[in-house]
This record gives sequence, C-alpha cells and structure tokens, in this order.
Amino acid sequence: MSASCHAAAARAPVAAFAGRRAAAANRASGGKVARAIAAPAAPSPRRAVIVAASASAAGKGAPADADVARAPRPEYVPSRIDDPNYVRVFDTTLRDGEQSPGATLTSSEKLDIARNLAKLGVDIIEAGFPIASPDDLEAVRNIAKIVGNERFEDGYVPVICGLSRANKKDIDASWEGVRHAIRPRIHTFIATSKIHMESKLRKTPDEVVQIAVDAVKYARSLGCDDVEFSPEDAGRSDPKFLHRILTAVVDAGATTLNIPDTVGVCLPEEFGTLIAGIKENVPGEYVISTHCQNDLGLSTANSLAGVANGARQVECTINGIGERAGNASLEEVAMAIWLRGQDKTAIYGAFTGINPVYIYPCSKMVKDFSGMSVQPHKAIVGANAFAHESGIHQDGMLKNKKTYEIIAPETIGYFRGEDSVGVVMGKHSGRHALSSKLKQLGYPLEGDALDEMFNRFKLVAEQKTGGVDDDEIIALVTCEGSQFAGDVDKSASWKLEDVQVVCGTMGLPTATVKMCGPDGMSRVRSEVGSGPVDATYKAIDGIVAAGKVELVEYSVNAVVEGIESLAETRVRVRPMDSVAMKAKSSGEMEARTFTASGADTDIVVASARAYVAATNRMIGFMREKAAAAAKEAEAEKKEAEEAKEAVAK
Ligand SMILES: CC(=O)SCCNC(=O)CCNC(=O)[C@H](O)C(C)(C)COP(=O)(O)OP(=O)(O)OC[C@H]1O[C@@H](n2cnc3c(N)ncnc32)[C@H](O)[C@@H]1OP(=O)(O)O
Ligand SMILES: CC(C)C(=O)C(=O)O
Ligand SMILES: [Mg+2]
Repeated sequence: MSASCHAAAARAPVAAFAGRRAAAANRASGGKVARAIAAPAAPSPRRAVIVAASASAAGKGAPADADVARAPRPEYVPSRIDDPNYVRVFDTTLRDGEQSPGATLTSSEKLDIARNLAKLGVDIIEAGFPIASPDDLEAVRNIAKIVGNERFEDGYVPVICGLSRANKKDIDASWEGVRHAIRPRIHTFIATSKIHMESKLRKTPDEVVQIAVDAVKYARSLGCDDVEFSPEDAGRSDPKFLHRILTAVVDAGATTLNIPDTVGVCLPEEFGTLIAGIKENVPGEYVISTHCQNDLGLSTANSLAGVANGARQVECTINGIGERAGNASLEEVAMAIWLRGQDKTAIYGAFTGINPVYIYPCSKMVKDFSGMSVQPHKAIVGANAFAHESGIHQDGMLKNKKTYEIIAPETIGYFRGEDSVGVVMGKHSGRHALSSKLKQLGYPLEGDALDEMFNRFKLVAEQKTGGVDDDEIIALVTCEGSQFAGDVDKSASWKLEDVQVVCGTMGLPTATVKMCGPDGMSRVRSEVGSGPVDATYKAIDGIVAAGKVELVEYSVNAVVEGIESLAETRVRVRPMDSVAMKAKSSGEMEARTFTASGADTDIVVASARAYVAATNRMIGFMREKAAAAAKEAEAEKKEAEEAKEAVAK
C-alpha cells in the first residue's frame, strides 16, 4: 500500500470512540431506517467515519482507547474501490454458512440476520443460493426487497448477492432473487482444478472457460452490472489456467474475481502468492476477493495474506460457520484488520466499513438461530475471549486491562459492566482477584482473614470444573471461619481438620473426624450414627466434649444450580446446660440456641463445618458466661472482704 493511500485514510478527524459511543448510546439506530432489531447500546452503525485502533500510536495491539478515525467507506462501484486501502466485507453466513450440516435457517431468521449484518456494515450480503429451493429464492427475494432497499443516512446500503452455478437457470433464479435490491449482485462459479474439472464436471479446461464466459455474459445481459465470478477450488488450480479463465471472465464483464480456497488446503504464503499472481497477470478493472475455507484452521491467516497481496474483498461468515470446518470468520478477519491495519505490517493501511460494536449481537443471533454453538475459546466471540481465570492474569487485569486484552470487549458489543475486568473465579485465581471480588461483593477482607478465606476458596475451587460463582463466594465468606460469620474468638476455637465418612446400604454409617483444639493439639474420633451427618456430629461432640448438645435445626441447600454447586448447610444447636439459659420477654427462662452455616462442595463437610461453627459459638458463649460469673463472684468476694475490714476498723 502506498504512503499516500495511508495518509488519505488518516485524514479524517480524530475522535474518541468511547466518548462517541457514550454520546450515541441513547440514540436509536440513527439512520433513515427505523430498526426493530435488538442491538447493544451502541453508536449508529452509519457513522460517516469508522473508528479503529491505532496500534502504531500506543504500541502493538493497543486497545480501543487508542482509537483514531478512519476514512469513510468509499462510494460503491462494482469493479473498483476508489480508496485503495478499503477492504470490502462480503458476508456469506446465509449461503456458505447455511451449508453447515444442521444449520438450516428459516426465511424470517435469514431476514433478521441480514438486518443485523446491515447494521454491522458488511458491504455485501450473500443471501442464499436461489436455485436450491423455492424457499431459498423467496428468502433472497425478501432480503433484497427489504434490507437491500434500506439506505442508511451516509448512503450505505448493502449489496444483495445470490449464488448460481454457471448455467442459465441458476443465474435466472439468482437474478429473480436479487434484482429487487438497490444494489444487486449475481455470483456465478465453476470449478477450475484438475480434479474437479475431470471428476466432477467431466469437462475439459476449454469447455470450462467457455461455460464461465457464457455465464458471466448471460448475467450481464440480464441487466446486472455487478457480477462476481469464482473459480471453485482455485487453491488447487493451476495458476496459469486461473489467469486464463479470469482474464476471459473479466473481458466478459465480471467485476469481482473471488478466489476460493475451497478445500482449505493453502498455506498463507501460498495463498498470498496466488492473489499477487492474479493481480499481476489478469488485466482489466476488477476487485480481487478471498474465500477461505478452514479445513486446516488457516482461513483467517489466508484471508489476511490475500489482503496483504492486493485482495480488496474478504468473504467470511459470522462465527466462521460454513461447509465442513467452516469459513473465515468475519469477526476474526474484521478485527485483525481493525486492530492491525494501522500498524506497519503487511496489511498496513487496510480498513473496512465494519462497525465492530455489532459483532457480538450478530454472533449471538447466528448462534441462536443456526444452533451452531460457539466454542468457548473461539477468538473474539467465544465465552472465554474476555474472561480471565489465572491469578497472574487477573492481577494484571486489575492493574491495567491492557496487560491481557488487546481489544476492549465493549468494542465488539460485549458489555461486561463498568468496573468488571472479566475475572472468573476458579482454581487458578490468586489473592488479588479474590480480594477484589470480595470487595465488589461487599466483604472486604485483608491480612490473615483474606489468607484464610483464600485457602478455603482454593480448596473449593479445586473440586469444581466450572469456576466459583459469586453466590458461592458469599456462602464461603459468611459461613464458618470468616469474620463475617459472627463474633467467635478464633484463638479459643476448635478447627475441623478432616472428615471421612463411610455410608451406603452396607453396614452402619461411620464418620472419622480430626479436629484441632484451642490448645493446638489434634484429636481423632470415629462414631457410627443413623446417617453420615449424624455420625459426624457425634464424633465432633465426642472430641469437643462440651456437654450434651441438641441439634434443633438442620438444613442443606445448593447455592447455585447444577451438580457441582457448593452446598450450604445451616444448623441450630442448643446446649443442655443451665449456663446457656436466657430470659424470654415473659420472664420465663429458655435455653439459648446457636446458629451457624457451612459451605463446601461436599455435603457432609459443609454439615461438619456448620456444626463446628455453631459449637464454637456455643462454647464461646459459655466461656464468656463462666468468665462473667467468675468476675462477679470475685467482685462479691472483694466487696465482702472490704465490708469485713470496715467492720473490723
Ligand atoms: C463450494 C461450494 O460451496 S459450491 C455450493 C454448494 N452448495 C450447494 O450445493 C447447496 C445447494 N445445492 C442444491 O440444492 C443442489 O445441489 C442444486 C439444486 C444446486 C443442484 O441439484 P441437482 O440438479 O440435483 O444436481 P446435483 O447437486 O446432484 O449435482 C450437481 C450438478 O451440477 C454440476 N455442477 C456443479 N457445479 C457446477 C457449476 N459451478 N456450474 C455448472 N454445473 C455445475 C455437477 O457437475 C452436477 O452436474 P450433473 O448432474 O450433470 O452431473
Ligand atoms: C461457491 C464458492 C465460492 C465456495 O463457496 C467455495 O469454493 O468454497
Ligand atoms: Mg465456500
């Protein structure tokens, strides 16, 4: 790309994306067109200037707050792009994407997706393969009539395209579908690799060239001035033959030459060389396009290699759905260009008309409608793309989000909330993250209390595969062992060290409990009971030896849904001892009860924790009572002695 082109791209005024987003957040979609489609609180997609990251300004991978303005989308002319840095985005979710096994979409779902694709700002929507069925034709026609006629305030309206084999009836069907759009495009294709020509088409190369030329001419003869031609399996075709057929179709009136790596076999360098060779060897005015399948997981890399070598249209699908291993994913290609197009890389200066804030809503819609789930670690739109579970990463994120995020999630329309840094609490989390999460939940812990909570949290997190939920953290912090559990003198408390139960249909339920006393000594005891919890409680009573204790109440609940949920138990105990009596308002005396809760992934352990906590509270109360009584007796004794002395004097 030339330096002057880049300068042109950078001419537009600088604007802070975050500020624009905030200002625009309360506006409706803002274009001439009224929109009914759910979209995030985000700017109008039809901004005259598209903003993108300036990685060069703030170092490689600078996130959204380093945004600079981009040049506007150039006026649409089928065979050329007046800004040499502009890359058209051709979305084929509704055609190649729908070819994914099991991903059939209804006409109304296709229309909804097409509407969101227009908000996203794709240049071309391939709405279907009209000859495939009357439904497909109807869906394409519907999209052409509606989305293809909704012009936005900056003049943008997506091109609506239909795919056709290189024959009249397919092309007629495509034209019948797309002709209602302001900007209709016919896409026709025929295979050019040796294996496809010989085995599938059973045609000679000369025949294939003739069929292609006839098809393009026929499409143009219908009045369509926007015709895309694809040499199917170009990635495995002889480049010389490709140059020959492409030159012939450009002469016949093709305006876009789409180069498919149909079986996803090319390596980026090879694909880039293929594109560069076409640019060099095929004369005429046309736009080169990439269409990369993902069989080797190289579709994004190959598409970018295409752009680096002169392609100015990229064919992609939302979430990368498509035939077999899918197509180049729109969000990956578009965001790579958005983030790195300003860097002095091979794609220096490249930009698209995509408004990234609609990426996430589009991804979600396509996922929901197609039933094709998005893998959690999928780039840009996966559930984990902006989540951080490792302690070191969480610490970095809490200090500066740019340490581990190259794109702010809001940029793609994924709003995590004001102060959220995507921290997911789990077994790899560290103290910084736990401390921050606890503060956020209203339980600020520091020093030893934080350390103690951290150890408990780690023990629980290790048992779970799905991370530890906020409610589970609250259960942990408000149950036994935390300062939020109540006023227990920890130095004088019993600590539960280990619990082991044997239960089931054979033999008596038996529990072995190990506890550490206030004197720092560990004791072990085994008991049988009516069930594992009863046996455990008997063993605890036996170790603590605080007299006879009655279990007044016992309940157990799952903190969150699912089999892995933390269990929270709540117990109320009553000592069978007169020291712990309290006066009711009636003046009657009643035995005082002590309540506590415990949480763990294991129900028996959670039950034991709650019981130990309640017992500690009871012992603490009785100790205080005894101390107060001793103090009172001491005072009485002193008073009596003083009185005696006074009498003696
Ligand atoms: C790489 C791609 O993604 S290409 C697009 C693939 N997508 C689809 O195929 C989905 C929609 N397809 C369909 O609904 C059907 O295949 C239809 C309606 C298009 C055609 O159905 P049918 O007429 O029953 O043909 P069928 O699919 O069995 O076979 C394809 C025929 O088209 C021929 N053909 C394949 N590609 C082309 C082409 N680009 N141009 C002309 N003819 C072609 C084949 O050689 C075969 O011809 P034959 O019947 O003379 O052997
Ligand atoms: C029809 C063409 C463009 C295609 O989908 C492919 O070759 O993968
Ligand atoms: Mg394809």
